Parts: sequence; C-alpha cells; structure tokens
Amino acid sequence: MNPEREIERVIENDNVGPVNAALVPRYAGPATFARLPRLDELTGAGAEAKADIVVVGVPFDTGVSYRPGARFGANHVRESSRLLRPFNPAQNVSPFAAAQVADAGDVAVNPFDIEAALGTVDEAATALMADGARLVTIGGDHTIALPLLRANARRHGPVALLHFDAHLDTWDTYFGAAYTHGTPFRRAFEEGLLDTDALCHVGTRGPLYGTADLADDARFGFGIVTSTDVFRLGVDAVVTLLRERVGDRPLYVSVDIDVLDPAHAPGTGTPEAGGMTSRELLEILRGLRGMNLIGADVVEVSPPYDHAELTGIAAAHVVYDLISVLALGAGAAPGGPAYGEAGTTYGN
Ligand SMILES: N=C(N)NCCCC(=O)O
Ligand SMILES: [Zn+2]
Ligand SMILES: [Zn+2]
Repeated sequence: MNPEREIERVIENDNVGPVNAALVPRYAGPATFARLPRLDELTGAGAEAKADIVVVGVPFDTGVSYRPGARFGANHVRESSRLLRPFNPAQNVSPFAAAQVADAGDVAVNPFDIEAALGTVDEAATALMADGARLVTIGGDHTIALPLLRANARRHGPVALLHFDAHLDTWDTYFGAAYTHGTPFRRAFEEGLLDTDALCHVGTRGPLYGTADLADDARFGFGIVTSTDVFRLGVDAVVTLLRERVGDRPLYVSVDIDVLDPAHAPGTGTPEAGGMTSRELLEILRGLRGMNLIGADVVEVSPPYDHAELTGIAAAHVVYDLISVLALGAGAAPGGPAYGEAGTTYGN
C-alpha cells in the first residue's frame, strides 16, 4: 500500500484497518467492507503482508426461485457498512486490530451457467484460503453456500454447520435443477461435506411443500430451532444448545438474511413473516465466540427490494460480528461485553 496513505487508516498491532473516519468522511471514496483495505493493497506492501480474514463478494443470483437481485447484494452490504467503527463493545474486541482483515473484491462468476459459477466460487475460495485465511463471503443467493462448503470441507473434512435461515434449503430440485438456492444443503449432505452430528437450522419458519420436507431434513442430520423457538426459549438458551450440538468441531456458519423478519430485512428474495429481530440474530452470533469458526457467508441480500439500507445495514452488522468471532479465535473466553466494565450499564 502507499505509505502516504497510511495516516488515513487506523493501524493497530501492525494490522491495517479501516480508513479513519475522523480524517476522511465515511461517505467518501470507494466502498470496501467497513472501509478496510483491499487485499491487493496489502499484498502490494510486501510478501509478508497477508490477511487472516478475507471478505469476498459473490455477485450471483441465477439460483433464485422468486425475487431476483442478490447479484447486487455484496456491493450493497459494502455501501451499508461505512458507519461501522473499529471497536466492537458487544464482544469487547477490535476485530481489525486483533486480525488483519481485508476485502478481496468480487469473484467473477458466470451468470448463465450455474455449475460453472459454482466451480469458480470453489476455486476462488480455495485460492483465498491457501495460506490459512478464513473467509466471510457476501452473496449472492444461497446456491453459493455449496461451493463454499466444498472448499472448506476439502481443507477441514466434513464440517459442522449452523444455518440461519427462514428456509430449510434441503429441498431436492426445482424445475429439475439440482443446484438452486433452495437445495445447497441437500447437495452438501449428499457430497459428504457435512458432519451429520453437528448440524442445525436456526430461525426456520414458513410454509413447506409437505411433511416429507421435515423427514428428509431430519434424515440428513439437521436439528431445527424455529423462529418461534428463539422467541420462546430466548437467545441464551439457544446459544447453549447450539454450543452443545457443535462442540469444538470446525464450524461453518451460513446466514441467509431472510432469517430476519421482513420488517428487519425487506430486501431479500423469498421473504417470510414471523422472523427474528436483528438484535436476536446478532446476539446469537456473538454467543458463538470461542467456537472453532472456520468460515461464514451472509447471503440473499437483494437491494432492489431494500428500503433505507435496512437489509444492507443488518447484513453489514452480521458480517462485523462474524468477523469479530473469527478474530477472537477458537478457545477465546466466553467473556462478556465491554458495556458495564465501567459500571455504567445494567444487565451485564
Ligand atoms: N434460500 C432461500 N432464500 N430461499 C429458498 C426458497 C426456495 C423455494 O422457493 O421454495
Ligand atoms: Zn431463506
Ligand atoms: Zn437460504
């Protein structure tokens, strides 16, 4: 990177962080996630410079069954992430100081050939992870979780999966097509990518095609924490049961933004009423701190259906808290939020 520009960035622990919002207005300049450096700006700084955590976009929505637009999702989330600040008090961590985080830009995928697109995502993810970086991918529709699981399972073996979504996404085919946004986790099961002792959907709701959907899903090994379960049990109990189910296995987290109620995330392709709040989702994700998180995706943000960046902002905060869990790393103490350390808040 250009040393003259370093002053414009927050640099802590030798990690190059976001553009400094006190010096450069946060609405100025090109959007990277959280105004972080691009990966190629880091690698330009010398051979030793590499990222521990990489944010990458996949502009792809050829797998959708209803409203399109998720091909624009990654850049929308980047634009909606300009207000994020360097310290995350909810997890008591400065994620961009604890780890080098960078934005790798977008994977150029074929919009006319789904299987070719899946191959390209797998190759790109594998290359980005080659020197140990962990990926947070911004979709794109949910089809892209399959190649991301392929890349992660090749590295770690069959992975535990926490899948935050209104939908099961373990359906078989649509119009005879096997690779769609409603089918990635059935394909992942069939391909042996999943550790079938450690799978759970969270936030499930909405009508199904029939009871066989649930029987198939259970056969693949998934547990289900419905949206209503989150409401009835509360986030702490949900976190406890997810941690028990997964243990210290390599864990992949896939967040379909439609897990949120359409009031919290209207900009998505297949909305369902009765969803979680963004507060509930963020708090459950924070509860994963210290688990062996190996990668994550946040998918199904469709900006043409968004209003006032509601969905983009929710997704940006989800990515930020996932990066925070990754930056803290496996084995990090459960700990608590920074709030209350100075005795200024209640409930900690
Ligand atoms: N993965 C998402 N967002 N939706 C799947 C819905 C599939 C269907 O139309 O039944
Ligand atoms: Zn969904
Ligand atoms: Zn989905």
